[in-house]
Amino acid sequence: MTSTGLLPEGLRDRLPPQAEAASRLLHRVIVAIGRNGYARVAPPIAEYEDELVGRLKRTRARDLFRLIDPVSQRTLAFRPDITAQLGRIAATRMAHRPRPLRLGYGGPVLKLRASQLRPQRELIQAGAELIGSDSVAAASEVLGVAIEALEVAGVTGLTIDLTLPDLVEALAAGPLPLPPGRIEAVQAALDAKDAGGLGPLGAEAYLPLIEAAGPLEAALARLRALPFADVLASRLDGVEAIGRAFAGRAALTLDPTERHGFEYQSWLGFSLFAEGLAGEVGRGGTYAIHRADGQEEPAVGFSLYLDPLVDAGLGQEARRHVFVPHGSDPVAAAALRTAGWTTLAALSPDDAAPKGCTHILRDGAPFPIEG
Ligand SMILES: N[C@@H](Cc1c[nH]c[nH+]1)C(=O)O
Repeated sequence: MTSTGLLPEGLRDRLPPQAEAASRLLHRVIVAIGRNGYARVAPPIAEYEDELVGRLKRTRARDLFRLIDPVSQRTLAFRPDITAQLGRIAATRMAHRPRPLRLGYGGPVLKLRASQLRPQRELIQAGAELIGSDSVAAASEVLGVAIEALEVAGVTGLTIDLTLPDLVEALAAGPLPLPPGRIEAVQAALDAKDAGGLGPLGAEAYLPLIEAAGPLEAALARLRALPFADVLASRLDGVEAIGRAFAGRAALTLDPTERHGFEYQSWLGFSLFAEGLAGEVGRGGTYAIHRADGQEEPAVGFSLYLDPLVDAGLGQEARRHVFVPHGSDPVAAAALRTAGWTTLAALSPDDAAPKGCTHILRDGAPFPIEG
């Protein structure tokens, strides 16, 4: 077969300068997360399928990129999300560490399918998980770390979209009963803002939830005025407290029925958007980790998606490239590298400075190249 250099759909090469920007951004974000006390763990790119499926609610094997491991003859899956791996680590190898357990991570993930908004299947994910609590204080801490990490990466103009992922389940189990088989269909109609779809499902009472979406304060006021508001009170109080904590740092909205992408989150979910960046730059929320003894452990965390930042040109630095003519003192060139310069050495006496060099090494020091 002649090789064409083609790559499979949804997979791409990062070339200079984006490849370097990507690793620089990942490094900055992970350092920011670590400085908040989240110790880094580095799980593998693939693991046994059942470990990835069993740990968090509603993860489905058919959504995973799977393969048979010729060595163990078992089904492996590439991780589509590092959060599930941290769930495994927290529930097994770090089960006996004191709580709250704060862990950070970053690396590539592989999705089975690309989305319309994001045609890539391999994405760089970095994030933090706080295991042992899903309180308002824990959620505020985690959201604060996410914002700080994005700011360190150069992101500005943040919007936080808050959502209540398990709201329909809570209402269906209380004041707005639904037949058991209908919950998912109602969730889907609400997620699609399909008001007309609610009637045939016998779920008209859910309509005000679609209408409540909007800027945080207005949405909260509308939700608090609903006849079943008492069931929502603790969730709304939590969201309000979070809103107060971040009012100056980001624009805040609340869409109580937004569910897409929040398959395993519980009372709180959030998506992060930023000016000039395509799609979401991060997402997170509260959830539960299934432990081997059948117990559930509360947790809250976030994942940032760094590709939109790289695509927008963040993480690139001004070039400081010094051409090192043939026969120059290697010690002088090494000293420049130590001082943060990039050196490009001539291979022969005839080599001229390659395009892109900003300086030339002369008498042991960098001189600017004209033009
Ligand atoms: N890993 C989730 C976000 C998340 C992290 N922790 C809890 N939720 C995602 O990428 O959608």
